[in-house]
Amino acid sequence: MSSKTSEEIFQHLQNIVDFGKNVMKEFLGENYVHCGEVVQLPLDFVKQLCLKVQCERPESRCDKDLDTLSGYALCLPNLARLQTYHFAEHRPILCVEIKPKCGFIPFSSDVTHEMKHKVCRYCMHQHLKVATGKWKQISKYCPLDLYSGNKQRMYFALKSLLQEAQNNLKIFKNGELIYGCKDARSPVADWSELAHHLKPFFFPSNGLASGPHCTRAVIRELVRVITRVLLSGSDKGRAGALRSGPGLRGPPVCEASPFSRSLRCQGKNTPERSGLPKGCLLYKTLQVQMLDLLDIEGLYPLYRRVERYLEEFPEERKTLQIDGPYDEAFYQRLLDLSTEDDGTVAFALTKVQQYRVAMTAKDCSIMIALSPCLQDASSDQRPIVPSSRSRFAFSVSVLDLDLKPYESIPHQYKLDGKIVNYYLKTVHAKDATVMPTRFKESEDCTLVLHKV
Ligand SMILES: O=P(O)(O)O[C@@H]1[C@@H](OP(=O)(O)O)[C@H](OP(=O)(O)O)[C@H](O)[C@H](OP(=O)(O)O)[C@H]1OP(=O)(O)O
Ligand SMILES: Nc1ncnc2c1ncn2[C@@H]1O[C@H](COP(=O)(O)OP(=O)(O)OP(=O)(O)O)[C@@H](O)[C@H]1O
Repeated sequence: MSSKTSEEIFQHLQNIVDFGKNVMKEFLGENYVHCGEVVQLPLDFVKQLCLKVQCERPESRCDKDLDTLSGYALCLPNLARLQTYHFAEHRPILCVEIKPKCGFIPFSSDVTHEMKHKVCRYCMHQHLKVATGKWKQISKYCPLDLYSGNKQRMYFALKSLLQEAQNNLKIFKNGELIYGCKDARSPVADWSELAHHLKPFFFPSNGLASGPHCTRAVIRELVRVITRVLLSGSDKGRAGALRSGPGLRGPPVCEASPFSRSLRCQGKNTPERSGLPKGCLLYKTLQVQMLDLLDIEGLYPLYRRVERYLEEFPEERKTLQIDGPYDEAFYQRLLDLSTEDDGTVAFALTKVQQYRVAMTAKDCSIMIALSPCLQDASSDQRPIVPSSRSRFAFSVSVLDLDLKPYESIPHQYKLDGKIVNYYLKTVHAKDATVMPTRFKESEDCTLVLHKV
């Protein structure tokens, strides 16, 4: 950033806003996307702010410097608050932030490792992350369970996130982080402390005793409410424009998910294909993720084609809209879902831009803000989600929607190879040689599925 001029930084920030407005709002819907605006700030203020927040930033992020020189910044609403009110809300507020990651298994015929058609990227990547020390232990969370639309699978996914939050789950109370780790060294999940925070929200007026029974009841309520909110929504958006394309392809389950492993060893059939309601944010996010039609293995040669063209005609970078503007024309080209390569730079460019958008949707977060409302209060037509002892006004927003850079594609390609090779070499090889198949199939069979 520091090598850029103020004007370039302004343009970069404006591009982020335009991408939100012209692309993500179109795909995900008006109510979920808050693009913010570029603002100018006094340099003195920025410097002081930078000093103040430095100690709060996770160590792993501190290699990125805050820009204190340009005087430009992106101003976003506080998404840990309800977005349905245009004035400050004084009621207590809970916010659950989920980074769901990629919810489908690649269906592209360009995939060379069979394993990529069976085990999702998140589950494979877990092993590399633990091996490199990013996290201490493998999570039972599998994005395909969350995106399944099946309440039991979603319940399992959310509970797994609560057990091993990593960077996929955070909970805020009145804007303050009360659950979720900052880095690998953060303390282990403490459900009883979490339940203590949540009890007044879910059991406001009764004297539910404390202890493990209370903790379980509170966590169950939280998981139910989040599942309901995730399945709600009739917000329009043009993700429907993508429906005729990738659709629901690829296997509906990931073989590494403890949930599906458990079903398999109980002799149960593979669960049905996505039952996500079409209006909900998860469904729309998944559709955008599926703009990654070719997988990085199919995409990389197309990226190389664009690169070769740019080496020959560097001045064309602007015309190709590699770094913006992300306008209506840019959006329209994303709707071309053909996968038949006619050998042109135009085809390669469309697939590259679609891939960048898909990657953005694979890395965004969902913020769910919940504020208790009185039992008899009218809803003011705001969305309300009931729990067994209370009701919540809620809003759902998406966070981190800046388009992934064109330059990150070679990194994606290398990382993909690393993830798969590590998984094949260690986990899968170990599974195959150490345990006879019958034995392997019966591991983890103790998973108990509760009614939700
Ligand atoms: O590649 P992934 O799947 O590890 O995703 C990266 C994230 O790691 P995660 O797997 O969520 O722990 C990673 O998350 P952390 O910073 O590690 O919390 C970033 O979001 C990264 O995006 P960027 O390069 O900072 O724009 C993400 O990189 P992109 O691949 O989205 O560019
Ligand atoms: N508009 C917002 N409202 C509420 N919380 C936010 C908002 N933006 C970011 N956050 C919180 O800050 C965290 C980090 O945000 P984000 O990933 O966008 O930062 P970043 O710019 O990538 O950070 P860094 O520069 O350290 O890499 C989010 O996970 C979320 O908890």
